[in-house]
Amino acid sequence: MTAKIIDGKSFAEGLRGRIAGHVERLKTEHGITPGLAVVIVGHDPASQVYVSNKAKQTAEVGMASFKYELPEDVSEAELLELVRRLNEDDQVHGILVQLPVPKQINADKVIEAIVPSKDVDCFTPANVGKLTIGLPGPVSCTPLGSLMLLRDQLGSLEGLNAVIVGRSNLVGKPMAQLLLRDNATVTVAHSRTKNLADVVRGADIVIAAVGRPEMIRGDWIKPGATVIDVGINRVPAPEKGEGKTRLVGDVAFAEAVEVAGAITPVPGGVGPMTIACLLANTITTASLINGLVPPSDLTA
Ligand SMILES: NC(=O)C1=CN([C@@H]2O[C@H](COP(=O)(O)OP(=O)(O)OC[C@H]3O[C@@H](n4cnc5c(N)ncnc54)[C@H](OP(=O)(O)O)[C@@H]3O)[C@@H](O)[C@H]2O)C=CC1
Ligand SMILES: Nc1nc(=O)c2c([nH]1)NC[C@@H]1CN(c3ccc(C(=O)N[C@@H](CCC(=O)O)C(=O)O)cc3)C=[N+]21
Ligand SMILES: [Mg+2]
Repeated sequence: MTAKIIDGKSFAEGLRGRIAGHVERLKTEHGITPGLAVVIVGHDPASQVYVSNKAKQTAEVGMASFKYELPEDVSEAELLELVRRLNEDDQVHGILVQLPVPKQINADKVIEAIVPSKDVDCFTPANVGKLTIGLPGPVSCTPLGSLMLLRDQLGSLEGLNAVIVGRSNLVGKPMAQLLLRDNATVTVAHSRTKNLADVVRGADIVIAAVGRPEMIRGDWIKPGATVIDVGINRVPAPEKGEGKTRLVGDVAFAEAVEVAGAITPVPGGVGPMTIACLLANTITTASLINGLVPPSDLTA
């Protein structure tokens, strides 16, 4: 049996269609045009492509898109000043500062400077707290996108064993909170976990968020399990020509696809969902800022 391949790209397209409907309603019924500001520091080519995609998709769903490109050597004070201006700007409902930032800038300080009501990444302590206790607010984009794919694939997650490999603030920890809320039994593994392969073998749901190309092998996967591969790793692809690269996940896809029940590919799995959920969060924050109840189909 080969696994069903979960088409995150097409699911994200459908989600963006629903988002466009909510944008239209906010405009016509409430006179609000949701706006997303994306800030990028430096000229890392991968980040540039990724930020351009976000700007394009933001405009496509009818939202206002603001893009700020700061030079690699910008001072921390200048970046903090821009964040403060965006905090005050009524046309902006979401602020995203693309990470990582150059060495002279303290990322924690930048995150702290973002007003929680516009924190569409769900990075600020206030929003992490809300997520944890289940209050309305933005939800970490990659975990939210992963959860939407899981619910679509499995229906209820109740009682299922979920193993998350990775405990970052960005992915692993918020993913654990969301899965708990859906009544899964959650294990969070990391670099000090003993017998990782055996831990993963007990999982009905595997979330791979390690940042190590193809580390999770096919024989770690329980037959029929659902595998969500968050990893995005660029590796050399000499077969495509000298100096060429390709993207792979944290799961050895060719092996796992023979064992799993369903699996997300890289690219075309979680990545497109992350961007769509950023737009979903901008609808959520635009609604809350204006005293409206956020649409329930765009959150956890
Ligand atoms: N698809 C998408 O939209 C997104 C993809 N990503 C990708 O997801 C991956 C993870 O990102 P992120 O969470 O930020 O990564 P981090 O580097 O912040 O965290 C990696 C986690 O993996 C754990 N880890 C590292 N090595 C091992 C190992 N050998 N065995 C077990 N656990 C290990 C670390 O453990 P410890 O805590 O002990 O150090 C850590 O908790 C990356 O490939 C990233 O590019 C990220 C964001 C969005
Ligand atoms: N403040 C902040 N918030 C983030 O959410 C954030 C960030 N900084 N910094 C970088 C990481 C990484 N990340 C990705 C999102 C989508 C794709 C994506 O769309 N990937 C495509 C492939 C893209 C390609 O071909 O390069 C896919 O998987 O199909 C990738 C990576 C968000 N991040
Ligand atoms: Mg990280």
